[in-house]
Amino acid sequence: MRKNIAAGNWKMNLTLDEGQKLASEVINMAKGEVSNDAEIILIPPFVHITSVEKLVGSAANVKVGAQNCSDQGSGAYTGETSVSMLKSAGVSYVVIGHSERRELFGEDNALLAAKTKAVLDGGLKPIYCCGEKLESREAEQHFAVNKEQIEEGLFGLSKEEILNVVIAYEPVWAIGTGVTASSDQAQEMHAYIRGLIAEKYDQETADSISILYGGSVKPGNAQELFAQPDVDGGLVGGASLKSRDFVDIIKSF
Ligand SMILES: O=C[C@H](O)COP(=O)(O)O
Repeated sequence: MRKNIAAGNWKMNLTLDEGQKLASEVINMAKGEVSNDAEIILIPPFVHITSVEKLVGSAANVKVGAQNCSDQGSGAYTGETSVSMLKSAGVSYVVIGHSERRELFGEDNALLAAKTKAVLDGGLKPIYCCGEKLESREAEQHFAVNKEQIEEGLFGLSKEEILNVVIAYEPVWAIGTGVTASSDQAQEMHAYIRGLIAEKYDQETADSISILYGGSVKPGNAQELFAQPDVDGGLVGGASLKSRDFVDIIKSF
């Protein structure tokens, strides 16, 4: 059955000292306070991964993620980071296709499909992001936009492969804006995405995949969002930079 997941995407924030302090606080607070079986994923910038991984150590329910990777295996790709490098540094998950990568760095569905495949081939798990912009929602194109991102990014995968994918629905209009999708809006889109997977693969496969919501998740709204039947957790940005807030979100399952 699918897992509940609270993933903290630090984006391009925090110095190494600040990142180590945050990771230690989250790990210690989670150890003492979290009684549910949610998987916690810390997703620092690349340069902090090794240090954070050392702090995580053997904490069974805490994993380390990366915010991006190359679709290439190795070679003359200055500035890029391969999946095998991430794996050797102790990374378990890789965020693929965050809207900031799509929008600011021009990553399209074809490249994201290649990155997703590279992550799976390397033995790690992709957290594949989808989500519509405000104008698409206002034009009632939000289902079509998410369908295209899911189909083009993921549907080249086999059933065995897609079972190792986590999906994150992040409406762009809710990211970093303080505006959260209502729990009904989140549930509606998550159920729709799960339905697409059931149609392409089968219901059992669809029911096994964790679908996270992202976009201004906070301690005050996490419980209602996570209570929705198709919302299996959150990909948290801003609130994951504060240990107290992030741990309170983890406790909301
Ligand atoms: O990856 C996380 C999402 O972009 C959400 O960010 P946010 O919680 O700051 O809105």
